[in-house]
Amino acid sequence: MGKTFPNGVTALAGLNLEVRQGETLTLLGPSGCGKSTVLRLIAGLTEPTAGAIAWADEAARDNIGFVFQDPTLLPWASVFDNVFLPLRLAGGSRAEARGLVMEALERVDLADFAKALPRELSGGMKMRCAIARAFITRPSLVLMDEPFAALDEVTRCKLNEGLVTLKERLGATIVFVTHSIFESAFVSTRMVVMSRPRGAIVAEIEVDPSIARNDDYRMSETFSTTARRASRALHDAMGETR
Ligand SMILES: Nc1ncnc2c1ncn2[C@@H]1O[C@H](COP(=O)(O)OP(=O)(O)OP(=O)(O)O)[C@@H](O)[C@H]1O
Repeated sequence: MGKTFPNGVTALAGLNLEVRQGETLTLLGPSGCGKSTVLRLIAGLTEPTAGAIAWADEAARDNIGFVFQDPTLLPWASVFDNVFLPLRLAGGSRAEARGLVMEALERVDLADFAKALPRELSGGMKMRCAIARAFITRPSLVLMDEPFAALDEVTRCKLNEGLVTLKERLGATIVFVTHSIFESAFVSTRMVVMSRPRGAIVAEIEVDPSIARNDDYRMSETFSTTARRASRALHDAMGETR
């Protein structure tokens, strides 16, 4: 698959990437290597100019969850109403959706803040609200573009753990773009390292999905070996020598 923009920039050429059902796939790579373009293509926000995307399950493309670096909450609407929004857009009534929304808020530990406005929340809480909203329609695929990049390290680690738990409970496939090797090594079941220009895949690192993602894992040899392999691949992708 390839993508050349009208201004002549080729972001991706000859990319062959299979997303496997149920995995957490992270895309790592230097700025401008085409990671966000891959997400936009999967989302159908832009079309490939070469090749195509084949869907094993056509229904999956109509129910995709999104999380971006900016939580993009409606500032005048409560936490409840922000999470309710996708159901409302699908024609659901507030009364019918109440149970589902509250359950989603409980999963991200925001049930006590259902009536709060976004401005009353911390950055991490806003992101948890955005995550609850992304999962509310029970999508089989969730696309996340550097969702935790603007958060402090401690909050980011907590949200990484929360995401893994949520994913285990709800079973969605996740494609996650990040610049953080540690975040990638923690949340992923597969890491793909891309290079510039044109998004060539330079490394693919599998992480055993059965490993519990907790503090023990963060301290483990497996985690540091995984992070080191990704770091080396990333340096190669950036054309650096070490
Ligand atoms: N709409 C567009 N029109 C023209 N060029 C674009 C457009 N969107 C992206 N590009 C170019 O395509 C290439 C890949 O961009 P993309 O945003 O996918 O990279 P990225 O890996 O996500 O970068 P970052 O990590 O900085 O977010 C870049 O050279 C970028 O300038």
